[in-house]
Amino acid sequence: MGLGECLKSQVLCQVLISYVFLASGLLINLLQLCTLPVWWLNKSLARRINCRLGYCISSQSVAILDWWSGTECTLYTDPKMYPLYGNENGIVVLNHQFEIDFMCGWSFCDRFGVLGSAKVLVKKELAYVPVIGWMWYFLEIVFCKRKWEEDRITVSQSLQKLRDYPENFWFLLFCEGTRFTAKKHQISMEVAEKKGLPKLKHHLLPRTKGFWVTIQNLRGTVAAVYDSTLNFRNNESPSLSGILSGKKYHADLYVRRIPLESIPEGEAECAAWLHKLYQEKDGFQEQYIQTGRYPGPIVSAPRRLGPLINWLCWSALVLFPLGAFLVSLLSSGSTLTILASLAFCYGASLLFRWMIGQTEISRSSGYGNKVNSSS
Ligand SMILES: CC/C=C\C/C=C\C/C=C\C/C=C\C/C=C\C/C=C\CCC(=O)SCCNC(=O)CCNC(=O)[C@H](O)C(C)(C)COP(=O)(O)OP(=O)(O)OC[C@H]1O[C@@H](n2cnc3c(N)ncnc32)[C@H](O)[C@@H]1OP(=O)(O)O
Ligand SMILES: CCCCCCCC/C=C\CCCCCCCC(=O)OC[C@@H](O)COP(=O)(O)O
Repeated sequence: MGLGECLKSQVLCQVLISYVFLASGLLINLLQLCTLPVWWLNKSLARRINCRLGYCISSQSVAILDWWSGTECTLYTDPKMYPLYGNENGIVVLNHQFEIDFMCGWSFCDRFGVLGSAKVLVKKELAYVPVIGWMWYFLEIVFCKRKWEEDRITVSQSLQKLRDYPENFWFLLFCEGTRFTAKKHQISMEVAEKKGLPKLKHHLLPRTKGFWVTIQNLRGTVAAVYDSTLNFRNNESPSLSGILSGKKYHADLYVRRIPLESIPEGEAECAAWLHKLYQEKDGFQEQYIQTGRYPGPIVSAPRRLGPLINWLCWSALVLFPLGAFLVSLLSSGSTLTILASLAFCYGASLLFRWMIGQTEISRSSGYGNKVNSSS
């Protein structure tokens, strides 16, 4: 192990990274709250400001992935489509089996200049996660309860609001609705069998309603679906803890651009179209596992300096007062203040551990562990 790797794996480094993320994130959440009056005066301006503030948070996780851990993200796609990425609105359909898939997604958003405005259909539980969940309120992220009776209205309403969004955005959909586990796979294949659908080897059966409602509400606003398949080399299962301790992974993403006009409008036809898409995705996964490659050519989409600069600036901003506080704490010699500060740090580290836990598949929800009642 080299000196750099040894340093990155030290607990102190991870404590400092967590501190920077939490302290700067909460400060940015506060700034987002301060933009509330702007929403009434100039909605478009408020949205643009929030894109920049959101970027300040999400690009920290990109900096950790791209620059701290040095994880490489390779893009396979048609070079003719490349100039369109980031210059139009897109719906991204991504497989959901890795703990850091959202970080790789954000990294690609950054490479195409849409990180601040990136959107996702996300489970409501994540809205309560400090920093990222709170940031999402101001970025008009679409929350769902994964209960169609309630979601059909609220998701449509949230999607309608995006129709006049002032910046290009990508809207991410994990149509599988939950992360892949062997048990969830087995249950969803029982559902596939009952529906007379072909079995998938590497995906859960996609939930079609969210996709249909998204297409229906964003038609005319979004130009294309970006069918995306993510994998990691050497059969690795990357984790956020691995990234924080500086472990380098290699992600491969295959993207196909499908014009929105080619997707059927009716609910049943749209659902059948999505099932067929997932059968194709399953084929790409199989090819990747067998050959280590996707069908498309590799195009260059290098990591950018923006996230690193942003991260260093926020680190300087919040580490300096921490240093000053520690010096005054030690020189005060007050046992009570020192104990109170230690208790506060312990609480903050528990909070960060809990946040990391949200990304761990072993703590995944029970959603998809049984056949949904509407089937
Ligand atoms: C160039 C580069 C390109 C790309 C770069 C890549 C990415 C970058 C893009 C953007 C990044 C942006 C942000 C990323 C940041 C963070 C994101 C992190 C994580 C958040 C992810 C989540 O929270 S995922 C969970 C939430 N999302 C979803 O659930 C979406 C999918 N779900 C749906 O669409 C659902 O339909 C629903 C949620 C709208 C409603 O849920 P409900 O449970 O009520 O579902 P259904 O009504 O659909 O269920 C009933 C139907 O399902 C069948 N059924 C029953 N049991 C099962 C089962 N076990 N498995 C499968 N199917 C089942 C049942 O038969 C019913 O079928 P019908 O035919 O009647 O529909
Ligand atoms: C600079 C430090 C960088 C640290 C950056 C990240 C810290 C982590 C903080 C908060 C995590 C919240 C956002 C992550 C969301 C990812 C979780 C996820 O992928 O959700 C799973 C959801 O699809 C389905 O859930 P289930 O599988 O049904 O359960």
